[in-house]
Amino acid sequence: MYKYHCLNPIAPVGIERFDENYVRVESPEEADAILVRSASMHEMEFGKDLKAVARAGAGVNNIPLEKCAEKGIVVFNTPGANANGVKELVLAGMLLAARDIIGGINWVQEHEEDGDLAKEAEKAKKAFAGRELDGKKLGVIGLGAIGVRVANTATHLGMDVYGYDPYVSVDAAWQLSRNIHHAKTVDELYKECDYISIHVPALDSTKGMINREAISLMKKGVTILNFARDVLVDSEAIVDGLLSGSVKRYVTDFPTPEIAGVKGAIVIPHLGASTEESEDNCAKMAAKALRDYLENGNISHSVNYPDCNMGSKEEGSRVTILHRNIPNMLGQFTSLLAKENMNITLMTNKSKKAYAYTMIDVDAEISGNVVKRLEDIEGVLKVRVIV
Ligand SMILES: NC(=O)c1ccc[n+]([C@@H]2O[C@H](COP(=O)([O-])OP(=O)(O)OC[C@H]3O[C@@H](n4cnc5c(N)ncnc54)[C@H](O)[C@@H]3O)[C@@H](O)[C@H]2O)c1
Ligand SMILES: O=C(O)CC[C@@H](O)C(=O)O
Repeated sequence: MYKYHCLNPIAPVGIERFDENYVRVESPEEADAILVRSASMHEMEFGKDLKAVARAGAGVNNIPLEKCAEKGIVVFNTPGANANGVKELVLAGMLLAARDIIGGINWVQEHEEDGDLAKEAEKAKKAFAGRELDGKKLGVIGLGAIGVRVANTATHLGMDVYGYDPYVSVDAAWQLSRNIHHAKTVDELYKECDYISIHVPALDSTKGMINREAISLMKKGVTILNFARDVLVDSEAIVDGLLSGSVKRYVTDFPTPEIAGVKGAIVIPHLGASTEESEDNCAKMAAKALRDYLENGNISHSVNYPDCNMGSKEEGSRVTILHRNIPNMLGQFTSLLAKENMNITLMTNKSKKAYAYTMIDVDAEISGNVVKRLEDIEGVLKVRVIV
C-alpha cells in the first residue's frame, strides 16, 4: 500500500488515478509521495518514507530540488500541461493592456443606477479608448511550452513577433511558426517591441532580468507581461517605470504589495493555470508519473533525476538505485550482484548533471543484506526494491 499526501487541492481526475493500492494520508511525514501546486516546500522536513514529489504544474521554484536529490527524492513536474491555460490569459492580459476594458467596466458599475446610462456611456467612453494589437511588435522571452503558444497565437492577431531563447529545445523550435523573428540577443527584442512577455523559469540566472537597465533599453510606453514568476522582475524598477511613463502597463499574475494598486499595473491573483482543463491535465500527468515511479521505478518528467524507463516490472525483482554521477558505480553494483550469484536480466543507467539512476532486474529475490550492501556503496543515495 502506498501513501500519498496533497499539499494543495489537486483535481479529482488526478486523484482518481490512484487505485486500491493507494491511501491518502493527512500528514506529509507519513507519505511515500506528495502532490503539490504552489505551496512552498523549502522549510519542510521530509518524512523517512518520502520517495517522490509531483508538482502539478511547471514551475518548481517552490521545491528544494537539490535537497530532494540528496535525500533520494525524485521531483516531477508536468511540462506543458497548463500551457494553453496560461497562453489564453496572456492574450487576455495583452487585450486588457491595449484597451481600457477594466476602466470602462468599472465606470459602468459606478453608474449602474444612472437612468440615462446608455447616453452617458457614449459621452464617457472616450476616456477608455485604446489601441489595437494588429501590427504591433511582441517580444517573447523563453520559447518553451507557454512561450511558443503565445508567440504563434499572436501572429494570428496580426502581431509582428520576436522570440528570444538561447536554450530553445528542438521540439519547441519545431513548433514555432516560421513567421517569428529570431532575436539573437535579448537587447534586440527590448529595443524593437511594444509588448514584451516573459516565459522563463525562476533561476539564479533569470531572477531580476527585467531590471532598470533592461527597461532603459525598451521603447517608451512599452507594455510588459509577466505570467512566469514575480522574482523575474525588479519591482522597484517596474514601479518607477510605471510612474515615469516609460512603462505604460505591467500585467502580472503575481500580486505583491509593491505592485498592487500602482497606476498602470494590472495585477491578477495567479490565475494562469486556474482552468478546469489545465488543473485536470496537471493532476492526471502528476498522478501517472508518481504511479509509474512507485510501482515500476520508471522516471518521466523529473527535474532533479534523469528520465529512465524499463517498462513494467515483470517476474523476479527490480532494484532501483539513486546515486551520484561518479565513476565506477555500475561496476560496483554489478559485481556485488554477481558475487551473490544473481543473474541480471535487464539493466539501465542514466545520468543528469550530478545525479544518476540505475535500474536492474534480476531473476531472484533480493535480500535485505544485498540492499544494505548496495546502500553502503559510497555515492549511493537511495536503494529501493520493487516487489
Ligand atoms: N502563471 C501561471 O500560472 C504559470 C503556469 C505555468 C508556468 N508558469 C511559469 O512559466 C514558466 C515557463 O513555463 P513553461 O511551461 O513555458 O516552461 P518551459 O520549461 O517549457 O519553458 C521555459 C523556457 O525558458 C527558456 N529559458 C530559460 N532561461 C532563459 C533565458 N535566460 N532567456 C531566455 N529563455 C530562457 C528555456 O530554454 C525554455 O525554453 C515556468 O517556469 C513557471 O515559472 C506560470
Ligand atoms: O498551480 C497553479 O495554480 C499555478 C501553477 C503555475 O505557476 C506553474 O508554474 O505551473
